[in-house]
Amino acid sequence: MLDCCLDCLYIQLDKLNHWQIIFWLTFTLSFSFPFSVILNAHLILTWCFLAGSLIKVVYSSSNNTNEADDKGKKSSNDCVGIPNGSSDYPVLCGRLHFAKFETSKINDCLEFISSKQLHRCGGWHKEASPHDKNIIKATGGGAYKFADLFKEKLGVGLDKVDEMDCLVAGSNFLLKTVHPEAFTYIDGREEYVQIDHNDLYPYLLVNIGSGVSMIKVDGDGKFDRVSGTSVGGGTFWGLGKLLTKCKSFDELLELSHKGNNRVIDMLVGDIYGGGDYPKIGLSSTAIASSFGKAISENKELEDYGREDISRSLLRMISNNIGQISYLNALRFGLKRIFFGGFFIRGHAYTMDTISVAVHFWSKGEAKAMFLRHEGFLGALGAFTSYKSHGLDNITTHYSYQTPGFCMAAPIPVLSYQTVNLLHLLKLIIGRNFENVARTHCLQSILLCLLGTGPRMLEGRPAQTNRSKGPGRGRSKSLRRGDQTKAMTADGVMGRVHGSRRDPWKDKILVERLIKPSILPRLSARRRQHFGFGRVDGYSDSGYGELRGEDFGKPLEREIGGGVSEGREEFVGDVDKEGDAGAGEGSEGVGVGGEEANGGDRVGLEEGDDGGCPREDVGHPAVADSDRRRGCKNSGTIMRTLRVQFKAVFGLKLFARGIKK
Ligand SMILES: Nc1ncnc2c1ncn2[C@@H]1O[C@H](COP(=O)(O)OP(=O)(O)OP(=O)(O)O)[C@@H](O)[C@H]1O
Ligand SMILES: CC(C)(CO)[C@@H](O)C(=O)NCCC(=O)O
Repeated sequence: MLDCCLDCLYIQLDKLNHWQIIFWLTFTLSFSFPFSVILNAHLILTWCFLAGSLIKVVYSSSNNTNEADDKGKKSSNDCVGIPNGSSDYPVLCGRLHFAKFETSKINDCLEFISSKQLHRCGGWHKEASPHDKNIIKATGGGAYKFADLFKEKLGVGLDKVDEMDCLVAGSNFLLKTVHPEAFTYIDGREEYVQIDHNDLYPYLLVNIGSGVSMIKVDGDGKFDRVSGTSVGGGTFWGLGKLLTKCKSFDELLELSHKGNNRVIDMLVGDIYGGGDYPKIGLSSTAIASSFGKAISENKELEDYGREDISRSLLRMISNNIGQISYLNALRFGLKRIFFGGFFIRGHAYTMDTISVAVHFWSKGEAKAMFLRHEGFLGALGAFTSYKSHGLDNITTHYSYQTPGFCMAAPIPVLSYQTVNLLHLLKLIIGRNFENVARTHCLQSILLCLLGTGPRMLEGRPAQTNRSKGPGRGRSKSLRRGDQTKAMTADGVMGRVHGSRRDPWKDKILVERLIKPSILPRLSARRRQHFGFGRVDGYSDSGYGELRGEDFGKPLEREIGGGVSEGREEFVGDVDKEGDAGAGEGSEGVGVGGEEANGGDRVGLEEGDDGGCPREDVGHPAVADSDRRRGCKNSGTIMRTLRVQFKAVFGLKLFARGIKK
């Protein structure tokens, strides 16, 4: 309930003056501990995805918070109360919550489920058998591995659902019911993709977990796992751990931001005396062999920077997956490739590398598309296995009949939001900002404030730079139009001038197989903020939430509010002035970005980073890849905040104690 209120306030934010905003923030601070709300919520269903590295838990709750006692201890029957066949399906009244745990912390997961009594709500349906009331739907290897443990600790059985079935069902569910769910990542920008339900199939689903599954999806329950590769997320994490001694996946990912892959990767130029190999279309900066430099250099592991190792590894694996995926799409003439799995983590460099690989090998005919709820496909898929309980039509209902729903503020983000709002409040009232800026997740303030950006950011000029969205930071990434970049050192694929590989073969393949079918389906530029929904479950805390508005909210409605062409427009460049368009006369907001209207599109140059932010080439510290873990550059955050405030509220922020 409370969250609903917050959402209402949130939507109205643009109408508030700054005192009202402070009040709102205070209000938020005082009351928004969503977890307690959730604890009180009317818990309905629980699904688990118990797999190799991570355990994903998805559960729903209604907003009827007063119906449950403090500890959420409602009986199974009470958990539902929604008649079968009604359009008021339970989830429609509530939210889906997402949580993830490292498999090694299975006990935390059990504790979590137990503390929320989620295991008591398995059989939500009134007529559910006692057996059903004592089960949790589970999929993945862990459904087998941990079955006894769940029985012993929670007294529930795990009702095993096939992993591939679940991945496909989860993906179909998201693509059909959550808008916006799929997006492309091009030139450092995300663009949502409008999914035409009548033209969804077939598509290739690439789930990058520990290993990678490639599934040709032809319809609901109709699919074929056409390929896979063992070189996946587990490889990155496992090998990276050995090579860098990183203690966590996030640390490894973080390291990659600062690395330079060409320190270790052998480039074409390294082989060809600094020159290109034009006959096969490879520039000198193309990667000839990932990690190849280590062969010839008289160096030990310790002599290489951990950052560089991480970077090369991430690039190698992402590029490889992108390439194999495309080849499989080509194999079956599939026009759409969706990428999911927790390896991606919405990470800019990863997405950029995959995108460029797909783009390069398809000669620009295909685009990689990513799913916002990337890591929860399996868990969500298990959800659909409840259809015998009357959820058969849930997608229909989700799709178009949920006007009252609001985009979820995911649990952790709200938690972060709370924390951040506190900082923001301090900021507004002029306390020391330095600590604020250092705060881990400060960046999510921007996400919070701009999550419903289109509604809040009215009347900003259409012309200006294109944004990467709040908190997405900027990155000078490969330009799609520049075929030449694929294979380039740190550009995934090289700067190739002229033809490359076997042009004849390519032509046949592309024209016969791909062209008729592969096409970017961006019917409109649907630049959207990821807002709350995006960050859920991806944040370090591993929790998230999805509410009804995510389901089937017409894009137009989201886009409305005066943001031209449905995308955020950004002005300025945080790098240049430090004011990021917040200067006099500027009304845009932003965290940077290259010039729109044709602007300076910096191509890949020698020594340039074709991909995402790299400090050694002078990219801003607010990197896309940092966006979910906050950002370390307090100055940039401050500048960004200033811009945001100026644009959104017409306020000028003055912060004391900033160290530049
Ligand atoms: N916090 C994290 N801890 C461990 N791995 C993480 C984390 N965040 C992201 N990852 C990446 O996600 C991968 C696991 O992804 P995901 O959870 O989707 O697959 P999985 O279900 O464990 O694997 P599989 O599908 O092969 O069974 C890891 O191998 C790692 O690369
Ligand atoms: C084995 C699974 C399906 C378990 O999730 C996954 O890790 C995977 O798809 N691995 C790749 C295996 C292969 O196709 O070579």
